[in-house]
Amino acid sequence: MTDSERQDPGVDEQGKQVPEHRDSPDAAGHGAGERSGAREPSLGQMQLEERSSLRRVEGLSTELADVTEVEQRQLRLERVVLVGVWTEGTAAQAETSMSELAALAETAGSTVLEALIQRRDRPDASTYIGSGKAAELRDVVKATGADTVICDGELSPAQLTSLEKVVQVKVVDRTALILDIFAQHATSREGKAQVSLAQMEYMLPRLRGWGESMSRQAGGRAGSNGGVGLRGPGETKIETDRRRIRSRMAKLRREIAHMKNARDVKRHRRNTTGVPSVAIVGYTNAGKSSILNALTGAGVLVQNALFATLDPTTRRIVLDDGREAVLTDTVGFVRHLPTQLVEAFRSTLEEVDQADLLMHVVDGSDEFPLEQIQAVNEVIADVLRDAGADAPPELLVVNKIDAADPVELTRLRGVLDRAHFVSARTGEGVEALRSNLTELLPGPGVEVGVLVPYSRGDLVARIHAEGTVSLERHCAEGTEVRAEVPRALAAALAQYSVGG
Ligand SMILES: Nc1nc2c(ncn2[C@@H]2O[C@H](COP(=O)(O)OP(=O)(O)OP(=O)(O)O)[C@@H](O)[C@H]2O)c(=O)[nH]1
Ligand SMILES: [Mg+2]
Repeated sequence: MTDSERQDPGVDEQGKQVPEHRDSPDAAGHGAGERSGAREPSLGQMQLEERSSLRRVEGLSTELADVTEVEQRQLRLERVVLVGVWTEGTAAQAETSMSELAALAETAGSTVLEALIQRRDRPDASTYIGSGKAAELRDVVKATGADTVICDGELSPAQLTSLEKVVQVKVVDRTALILDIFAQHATSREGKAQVSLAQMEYMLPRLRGWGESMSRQAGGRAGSNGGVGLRGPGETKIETDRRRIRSRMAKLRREIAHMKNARDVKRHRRNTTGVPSVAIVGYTNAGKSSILNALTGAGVLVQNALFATLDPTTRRIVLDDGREAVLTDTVGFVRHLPTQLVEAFRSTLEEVDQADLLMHVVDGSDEFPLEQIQAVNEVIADVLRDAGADAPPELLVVNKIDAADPVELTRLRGVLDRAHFVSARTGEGVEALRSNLTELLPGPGVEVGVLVPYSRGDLVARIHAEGTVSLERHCAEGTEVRAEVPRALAAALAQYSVGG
């Protein structure tokens, strides 16, 4: 890429976006009770087609409208060579990380030609891989005709530039790749806004020509930086661009905050109706959407690709005892999820701390299911810590038992003795899972009117914590309370009932 982009900014922001944009399907509509209807050409199928048609438009997704005028790293991932630095863990783990990178690259629509791993104590400070390996990489790139190198990690802006100088093609890192996938797949307005924000955050320090143009502009006095006096007329193009990006980011943040408010209101409404909620979480491609479909008959997009689901989808389920609950499918997790995205998708993950139950889905046929569980738990712990919330109870579900190695499965059953073992594909274990859900979810509230003696302040505290209080009065004998409480608490309160 050259200086050619340095034209006037102000290109129509949305002009380069995907032609159609449709909000993600909303809750309800697809009711429970039609459990078998999942196979029809459905919403999922449509999403799938839309997505593949989208993918044919090469490189469209990351052309951030706002920064196209700057020299930036536009991703046109077509024919790629992967390269990783293996610093710790076993060879098998290093390979898993690389095949995950390959899957990510393919999900982004590129063809993987070759993959190289280098064993080092730590990545090279200047070119990520060592200089010898970089030369080898250049030869591989030449021989295969690759147009992009993807590194399995997050590289500093300087590392990207130095390595690019050696290999002579575009170099991107895992973070940029994941951002690209998210940009291709997000469909809701909020999702799109969050991805744009994350991309800009990533892009900002990586705008090229920054150092050079600084020194050019300041006539060698770059270090002194001029301060107030030099701003304005003497300002370089790149500075203007950065400022534009920053203000665009601020605007996006405000918009996102707005959308979040709207969503909070919606969720609050749902919470107060007392319909219990389940958040399905888990590693990407574990089969979360498939389990949602198996349980509810919803036609949510299922795809053997990473990050098929990027917008939380909520579906109703009728439990065995006739009650309703809502299940929310969430964005999958992946090792080394870019920090910009954890930040950006916090709102998506907020479903997690609001849920009455977490259904944590694990791919039982994966080579390292326990590592997957751990990676997911770390992200969840992060989110909960930030929200200052307690973790909802968790139900672990090991999926794909039809495809798992029997020996490995036996071992897993031993380690994860409380987990449910199911196959969304064959349906095995799904009914048992459904009845377990019925047991685990809090029942409907019961109206109680009680007079609790002062010696049982603990009960009053529980009423406040678990129920909805409509009246509270202190009298001589104790606290009189009218409230709606869970069934179990109602039982404990029965002896203090004052009727009516
Ligand atoms: N063999 C087998 N494959 C399954 C099973 N459940 C899901 N799959 C496959 O696993 C792949 C991923 O399934 P999804 O339901 O899209 O997984 P997900 O967790 O929602 O994935 P993301 O939304 O991409 O994070 C698809 O190819 C499914 O067909 C199962 O029980 N057995
Ligand atoms: Mg999914």
